[in-house]
Amino acid sequence: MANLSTNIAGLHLPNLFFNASGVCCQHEHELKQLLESDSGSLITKSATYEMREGNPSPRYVPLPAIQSSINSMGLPNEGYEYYLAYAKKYDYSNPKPLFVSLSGLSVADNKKMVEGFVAANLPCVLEINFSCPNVPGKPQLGYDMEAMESALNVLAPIIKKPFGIKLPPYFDIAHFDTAAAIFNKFDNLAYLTCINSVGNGLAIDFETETALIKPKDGFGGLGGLMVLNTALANVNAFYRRCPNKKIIGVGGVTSGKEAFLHVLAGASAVQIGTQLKEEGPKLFSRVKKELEDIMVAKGYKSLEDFRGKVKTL
Ligand SMILES: O=C1NC(=O)NC(C(=O)O)N1
Repeated sequence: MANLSTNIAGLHLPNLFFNASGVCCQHEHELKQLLESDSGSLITKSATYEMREGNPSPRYVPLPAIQSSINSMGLPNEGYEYYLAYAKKYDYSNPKPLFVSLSGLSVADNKKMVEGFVAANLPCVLEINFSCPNVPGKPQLGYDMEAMESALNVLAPIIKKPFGIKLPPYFDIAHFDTAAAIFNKFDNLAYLTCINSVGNGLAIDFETETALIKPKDGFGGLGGLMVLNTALANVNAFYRRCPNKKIIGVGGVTSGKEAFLHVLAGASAVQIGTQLKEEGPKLFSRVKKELEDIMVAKGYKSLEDFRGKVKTL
């Protein structure tokens, strides 16, 4: 039998799969669906200090022909106090650890939200989102190395406990090097979640000659199978450069096969976004079985047997 369990930020996950922040996690009833699913954990929708409606619709459109999607949600969420209240009443005897995503519109907002969670002293794990590409006029912090380091200098000492950050995709070896050097300065930065959507793509309908989503002239984050190979590269780049941190892989996972590749690249856990949005939480039972079958066929008993062991030529 294959063992799919894993550990992130000092917490045990019964299996490595959970939702990508943003999908099936804005409201309590959605989080309940995740709790009742075969996921190994769950993460809340990225919270801002105040509640947000987000961008005008259409703001999420699947691209079924390539098992992908484009979105410009614009951080719609219930406001951080909603998720703090949820985290306060969460049953931590549940085998699924709770992750909470925070995406402040400023370092000051992130600081206030982090202070709120630290004051509550809860067992949930904080994931700071440095990479939302869809708030008009707000550049992704993850693409400003100095600002990212400065934000970590403020937040890491306040959080004290192990925490994670959600990163945008990088596309240049020098950027992997610079970013990893920054992350390695923060001992309690326990894990990196790679990748957020590939920012500011443009999907156009051939017949109507019109952009598919309304916000930002149709520019939105790309997700799903089309970003798999960029996601694998980011997982492996930081796996190689940050030996004392775990990597959560996200991007392009539609089946056990892509999950296997993420672990081979170095992922300790795997989040699923687009495919979860399209298939619903029953997806977790399917991908778990698919990965178990792959591991049995290849003779692997646990994720440690092949994590990070991608071969090179
Ligand atoms: O970090 C995010 N990434 C996305 O692709 N979309 C959402 C959003 O727009 O809220 N946020």
